Amino acid sequence: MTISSAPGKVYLFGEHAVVYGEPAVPCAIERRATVTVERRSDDHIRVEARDLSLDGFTVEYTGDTEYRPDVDVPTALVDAAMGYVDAAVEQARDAADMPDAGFDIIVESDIPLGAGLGSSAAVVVAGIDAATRELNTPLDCREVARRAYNAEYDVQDGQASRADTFCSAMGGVVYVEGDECRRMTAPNLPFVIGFDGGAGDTGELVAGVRRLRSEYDFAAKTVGSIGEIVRQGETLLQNANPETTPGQALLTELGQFMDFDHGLLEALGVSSRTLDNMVWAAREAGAYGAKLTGAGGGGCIVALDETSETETALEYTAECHDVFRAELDRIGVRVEES
Ligand SMILES: Nc1ncnc2c1ncn2[C@@H]1O[C@H](COP(=O)(O)OP(=O)(O)O)[C@@H](O)[C@H]1O
Ligand SMILES: C[C@@](O)(CCOP(=O)(O)O)CC(=O)O
Ligand SMILES: [Mg+2]
Repeated sequence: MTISSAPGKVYLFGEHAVVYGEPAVPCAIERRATVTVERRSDDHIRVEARDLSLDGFTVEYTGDTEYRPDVDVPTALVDAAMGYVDAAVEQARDAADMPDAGFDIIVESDIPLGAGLGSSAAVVVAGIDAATRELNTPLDCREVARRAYNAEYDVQDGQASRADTFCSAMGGVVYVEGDECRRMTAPNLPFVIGFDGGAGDTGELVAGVRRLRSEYDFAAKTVGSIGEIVRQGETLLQNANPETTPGQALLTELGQFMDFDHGLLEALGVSSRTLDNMVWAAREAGAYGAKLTGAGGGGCIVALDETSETETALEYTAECHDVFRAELDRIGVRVEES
């Protein structure tokens, strides 16, 4: 049996634009998906997704035949749910050149689903790591990241960047621009997350931006401006001392860039009333900056504040269902047990 875990992430800046080759800076956070994989003697895959709904559910299937949920859940939910785990299994089988390997799989996660914190990437990264180890073909982090990207790319019909999967596999703060992916040295930033309890549909939101961008020059320029914010934000981070607590001047400028980025994302149609209300609650509480994170449509915002003011304000914001601090996770994917 092998257990691996991988972190979720927030985008400091650059979501959506990164899909079109602009840069992005995602940061891994200390919220993890944990995947337990045990080799079976047959070619079946049994998946227990404990956090997928209120009580989770279990499915068992062989190869490409239909799913057979043990409990009565809508097939569409099972399909949507299993896409990522399935793709991770395929990548592991391919890496080990064992196309018929069967597994018992348990997925557990404290990353809310579809909320912009990269739960899909964390599940895929941890799944590939655990399954390849179980097949005695351990991969290095970069190879796990590459294969996890392939998996997300397949499930999301070609609408995926390398940002989420690379960040989850490597941990820390990363810079992604097209195929260029690297870790950055960066100080620990005081992230506060507000969660509206909802989710957005990543595929639909990405498709909406794609349409706007191809139809209107000003939308294409908006995507380019997001890239410009990211380039300048990266320079700020590179010049900061990673060993010390970030100073007010750095936080003020980063916050200003986050606010600008949120405005452009809003213009591209991927924010929502609840996300905007949480962003404004954070700003009015004195956060350096606040923006949505991930695909948008609903889910989470990320704010910068080292005091407790933003957390308190969000606790009293009607649209906010949960608020928590997120520490930077510098580790990335790791084996918990093997
Ligand atoms: N705990 C989990 N168990 C099984 N599948 C999960 C789990 N968490 C996430 N997933 C998969 O990831 C999908 C959500 O990914 P996505 O829409 O990209 O949002 P995000 O990555 O922002 O959380 C879920 O529909 C499911 O397929
Ligand atoms: C919108 C996008 O830039 C980020 C999606 O992040 P999440 O799955 O919502 O956490 C898409 C991508 O980069 O693949
Ligand atoms: Mg995702």
